[in-house]
Amino acid sequence: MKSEPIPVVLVAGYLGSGKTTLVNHLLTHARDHRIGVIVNDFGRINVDALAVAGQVDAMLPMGNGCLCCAVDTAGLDRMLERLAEPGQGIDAIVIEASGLAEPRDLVRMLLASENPRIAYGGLVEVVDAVEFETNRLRHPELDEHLRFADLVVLNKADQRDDPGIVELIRKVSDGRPVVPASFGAIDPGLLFDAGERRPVARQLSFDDLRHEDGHHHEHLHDAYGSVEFSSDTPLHPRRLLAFLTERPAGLYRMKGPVDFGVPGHEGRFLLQTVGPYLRFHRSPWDGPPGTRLVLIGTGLDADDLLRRLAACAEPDPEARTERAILPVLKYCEDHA
Ligand SMILES: Nc1nc2c(ncn2[C@@H]2O[C@H](COP(=O)(O)OP(=O)(O)OP(=O)(O)O)[C@@H](O)[C@H]2O)c(=O)[nH]1
Repeated sequence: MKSEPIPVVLVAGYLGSGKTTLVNHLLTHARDHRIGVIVNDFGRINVDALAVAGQVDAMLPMGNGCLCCAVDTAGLDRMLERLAEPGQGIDAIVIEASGLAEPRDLVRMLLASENPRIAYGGLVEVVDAVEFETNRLRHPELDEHLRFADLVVLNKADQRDDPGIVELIRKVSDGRPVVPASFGAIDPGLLFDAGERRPVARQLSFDDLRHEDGHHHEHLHDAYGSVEFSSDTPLHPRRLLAFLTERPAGLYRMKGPVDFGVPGHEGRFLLQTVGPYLRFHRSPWDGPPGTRLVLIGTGLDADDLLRRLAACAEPDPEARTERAILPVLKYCEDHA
């Protein structure tokens, strides 16, 4: 039986910054630790939960809306309680927040927990090095998120090697430690090992954590909507690519498995778009094939998007050919 409370580490960061990638890295590299994960997806389809499910000792999905807006925290408390049961033998719990969550509210929820088996273990903010300035301009409140962090992971360093941005983030975050990383590959010891290297969660003051008096505290996700698209009929690769190339400016994030059903390419194509970024990650299906997409953005015309995606699933003999899928393969250069 463990006597030390189990640390609960929050992993937050704007849409597509690399939170799931980082959590997966932690799961595959923290071999001496049993980690329990709670994944909070914004959309109803739990794409992130699926992405970590294969790696983890215990995983609980929380779909459909940001956890930070839960009026009562009973759901979260129950999940923490389940993961912290001594029989589970869990050493650390990681909560992957949705890309639109308010870290302050999540920290407040954890600090309010009366479960003696857990303790707030700190906030890791994942930052997309490529999109940092653009996202900051669009959402100035992201600066404030960084100030709550115990550790800032400057992710996608493989795409941008610029010491200036480390300095900028240090400044914006009031001097929080910044660790550059590619594909979330940080040393798990930064979060889980006892001792000097672990950034002990800062003591946040009551002022830090209280809601602003007198007016509604604007949440990032107030402006955002999500649309879900499912199809059990394979999609036409070229039509989907045309849709993706012309996607509306407000559609910042798309993710989920796509089934093209092309002979020789029957595997799963996990679509990822983040701003202008577009990639497919290929892997075998771990269940029946089918397209399940979540679209997240501002000012989305759900009917129009769903109509255009449904048109990609309309039968067409040309769809199942090598020629049709070739343009998609150009976006499949997965990292090793
Ligand atoms: N080049 C590059 N791509 C990365 C890196 N980290 C993540 N990605 C890619 O960025 C995309 C989004 O990564 P995720 O880990 O799903 O991002 P997320 O923050 O969990 O996304 P949301 O939960 O939707 O907010 C995926 O295609 C990743 O493979 C990185 O360091 N470098």
